[in-house]
This record gives sequence, structure tokens and C-alpha cells, in this order.
Amino acid sequence: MTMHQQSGGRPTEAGSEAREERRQRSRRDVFDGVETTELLIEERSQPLSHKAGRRRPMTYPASSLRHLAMIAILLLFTIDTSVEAFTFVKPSRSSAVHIRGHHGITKRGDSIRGLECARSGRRIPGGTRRRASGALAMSSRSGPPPFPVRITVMGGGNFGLALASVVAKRGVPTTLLVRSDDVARSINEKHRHPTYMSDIALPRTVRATTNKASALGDATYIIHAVPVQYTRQFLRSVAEYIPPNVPVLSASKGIETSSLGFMADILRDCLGEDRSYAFLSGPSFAREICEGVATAVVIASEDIMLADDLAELMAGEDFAVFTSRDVIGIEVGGAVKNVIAIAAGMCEGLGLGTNALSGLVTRGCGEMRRLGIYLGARPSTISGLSGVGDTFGTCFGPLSRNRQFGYRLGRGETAEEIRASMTEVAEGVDTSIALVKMIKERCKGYRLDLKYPILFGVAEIIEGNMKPLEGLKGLMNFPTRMENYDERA
Ligand SMILES: NC(=O)c1ccc[n+]([C@@H]2O[C@H](COP(=O)([O-])OP(=O)(O)OC[C@H]3O[C@@H](n4cnc5c(N)ncnc54)[C@H](O)[C@@H]3O)[C@@H](O)[C@H]2O)c1
Ligand SMILES: O=P(O)(O)OC[C@H](O)CO
Repeated sequence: MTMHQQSGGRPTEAGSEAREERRQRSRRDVFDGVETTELLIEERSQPLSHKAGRRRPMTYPASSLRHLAMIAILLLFTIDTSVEAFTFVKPSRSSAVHIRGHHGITKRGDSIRGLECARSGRRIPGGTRRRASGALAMSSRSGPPPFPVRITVMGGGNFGLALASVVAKRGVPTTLLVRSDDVARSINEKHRHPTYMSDIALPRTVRATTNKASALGDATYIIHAVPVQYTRQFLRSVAEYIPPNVPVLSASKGIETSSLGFMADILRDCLGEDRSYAFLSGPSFAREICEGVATAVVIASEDIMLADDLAELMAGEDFAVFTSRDVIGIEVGGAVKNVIAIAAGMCEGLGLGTNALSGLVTRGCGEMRRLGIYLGARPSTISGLSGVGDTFGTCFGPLSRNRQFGYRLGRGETAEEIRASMTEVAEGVDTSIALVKMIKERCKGYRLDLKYPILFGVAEIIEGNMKPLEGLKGLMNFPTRMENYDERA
């Protein structure tokens, strides 16, 4: 019951003060959609004539409804889904060349940011209120002087370019470590990659080099965007140049075929256990990011301060960043969605309809959920941006390489033929084989092939043991069973 209802619709003095206080608070932070909405609802539930002491029927002018609808859309990008401790970071309107954090500079566990959160009242995971204030506010906070941020992005493919653009647009000195002098020259002189998204101009402040020592030696954060299957070999070649304690943010999605490990495992193997790692995932096509199309991602880390720092650093007007502690959930979603996208592409290649596609993708998400829960992920991470969200983007959007790979399989080409003609990586292909091996190795249970029919079926088709149509018939002829993925495999 609201305060007005308690007082029979007549506002009390205390109620007016409380409302005024709330109004001021919500004006201070226009991005706090929850409070703004609460305020509007409260105001709308107030008789319009309360100042005159008379009650009039409540009215909802069309403009107010439009306003509410706009706020609801904003909420999609701003609400703190407290169940998973996701936190939207308000885009800063200034460039961020400095950020205060403990990574690489002060010792691990420094409580500066915790204190700042407490002071600024922002919500920290776990429920306490805090407010993301953006780079300008960050650099004007009291406390020890901030340190200059320099980012190095490893991997000059589509996603490396996209993430370099994101941070460079925020005013952060950004170096792209590439493998070829020609690519470096093209980026430095023409501000374009010669082959990947060559129609898109990169921010002029992105500098490219092939020199590992100069690129990595003074980086304060490193972003890794090298495809999973090349990662181990690549990291071995650069490990000696990466200073201790510098955190690494991985943006690669998949499972390594040789070790059956996720990116978190490979990074720890190659760059050590002591460093902090974070993982970026979610529906985020490189081209759309470079074109400035609104994108929402999640950054997960066991070290939530690192996730917070990176989110503050990267969030911008067209790039929303949520945070999470659920690294395994993020990694399972990122790996499995590419395999589901291959299945979705096959479905389209076979000329099947929307019913089949929707059923397949939904059942695929169920397999993702079953595996995620088994490996320790939170179910709500699987239903979030990095799980179901990325699956939607990859299965239904036109840009996905994995979906295109599946489409060509459905049209009758073999995996080898498609691979040979592709210049970009479809991570789901190798990950599909690795996933099945990993499930057999790590998930104890009877008839795992029946518990993960789509994941097992895609691997069989990629390996050439089954045709796409046979795989689909197999799925349709499954024995009747519960629509339930909640139990452990
Ligand atoms: N492209 C996207 O839209 C997108 C979005 C989100 C995540 N990702 C993920 O980012 C990661 C990188 O994908 P991408 O799209 O940038 O790749 P890409 O297909 O655009 O480019 C391939 C990359 O692999 C590198 N490469 C090729 N052979 C190599 C080798 N032997 N050693 C080291 N590097 C080698 C190339 O230099 C290039 O950087 C993948 O895990 C992908 O799933 C991509
Ligand atoms: O083009 P894909 O299939 O590798 O997908 C790219 C991204 O993972 C989409 O979020």
C-alpha cells in the first residue's frame, strides 16, 4: 500500500517530503529507471487535484503512456536484475583516459572502489545501493590519483577490431597487436583493416603493431580476441611480454579441442593462476559494434571489481555492459550457442519452416541449460544475454558465421568444403566436437546422447557420420519425454 492509499488519497506532509526527496534523487540520476518509474506510478496514482483538496478521476494522457513505454524500453538496458547481480553501467559522456582501480597498480584487494561504491550509493552485487558515475566522475573522485589506462587488444580479426573501437572511442589509448606488418600499416595509415570489415573506418586513435614487447609491456588491461583453437599457441608466443598482474579480458567463445577446456582454463594454463581474468560475452556482432548500433554485453569475473572496472571503462552510449560473477555460465552459453546456431542454419538450409526452427532453438537452449547447471552455472545466466540472448542473435540474425556454416551444411556441402572456403572463424565447428567429448568426460549419466541430442547430432553431422536431414528425423522421432532440463544430466 502506498503512502497516499494509507492516508485515503490525501498526501501527508511527510509523504510530500518523501516524494520531493525521491523526485530530486531520480532527477540526479536519469538513468535510474526503477526509481523514475516508481515515481511516475506514484504520481499517477495521486488524484490530479490533490493540491486543491478535491479528488478527480485518475487520467492517463497518451503522452504519459508513451513516456512510460519509453522508460520500460530504457529499463531493459538499465535495470539491475538483482537475481544475478547484473549491474548496468551508465554510459559516461566524457572520454575515459583514467580509471581508478586496483588492478596492476595497487595490491589485490584494495578497497578504494568499495569505499567509493559505498560513498556514491551505487548498488553492489549483493544488494547495497551504489551508482555508476562514468569516467568524468571517476577521475574527479577524492582519493589517490588515478593511473593512466592503456589497452592492448590481442587479435586483429573482426572482434579484436570491434573491441579496440569500443575502447578507443572512450578516449583510451588503444593498441592492436596484429600478426602482419601490412595489416598494421593499413590500420595506422588508412584506419582500416585491409580484409576484415574493410569498409568501416576505425577510430584514428587505434594504433596497430606487430611488436609484442611494445604492445604489451605497458598495457594496464589486455583484451584477448584470438579464436579459441589458436589461443594456446598464440599465448605461448606472447606470455613473456605480458607483465605480471595485468588483468586479461577474454572475448573468445568456445572449447579447445585438445584440452576440452574453456577460455578460463586456457588462460590460466598459459598466463598463470595469480592474474585476474574477465570474460565478455552476449549478442555482439563485430560489424554492428563498429557501426555504433546499440549492443548489450555482460562481463563476468570471479574478481567482481575487475568486471566493474572494465564495465565502467567500456560502457558508452551505444555499448551497455552488465556484470556477473558467473564465469562458467558465461562460458557455457558462449560455447553452446555457436553449436545451436549451426543447427539453426542447417534447419534453414533444409528449407524447414519457422515452427521447426523455433522448436530446435528452444530445445537447444534447454541443452545449454542442462549442461550449464551440471557444470555449476546459474540458470539465470543461461537465460541472460550470454546464453539465450546470444543464441537468439546468432540463430536468427543474418551476420552469424556459425549459422552460415550450418546453412551450407543443410544445402549439402561437407564441413571440409565449407571450412576450406571460409576466411573467418566459425567457432562452433570445432567446439561442437570438443563439447561432445567434454560431456562424455565430465557428465556422468546414462544415454548422454539422448540428454543432449542436438549437441551430439551437430557433432555427428560435422564429422560426416550423419546427414543433416537424418539428424532432424532423429530428433523428431525421439521417444516422448518431459519438457524439463532442470535436473542434473
Ligand atoms: N566476430 C564477431 O562478431 C564476434 C563476436 C563475439 C565474439 N567473437 C569471438 O571472438 C573470437 C575471435 O573471432 P573473430 O571474429 O575476431 O575472428 P575472425 O574470424 O574475424 O579472424 C580470425 C582471427 O584469427 C587470427 N588467426 C588466424 N590464424 C591464427 C593463428 N594461427 N594464430 C593466431 N591467430 C590466428 C587472425 O589473425 C584473426 O585475428 C572468437 O572466439 C569469436 O567467437 C566474435
Ligand atoms: O558470427 P558468429 O557466429 O561467430 O557469432 C558472433 C558472435 O558470437 C555473436 O554474438
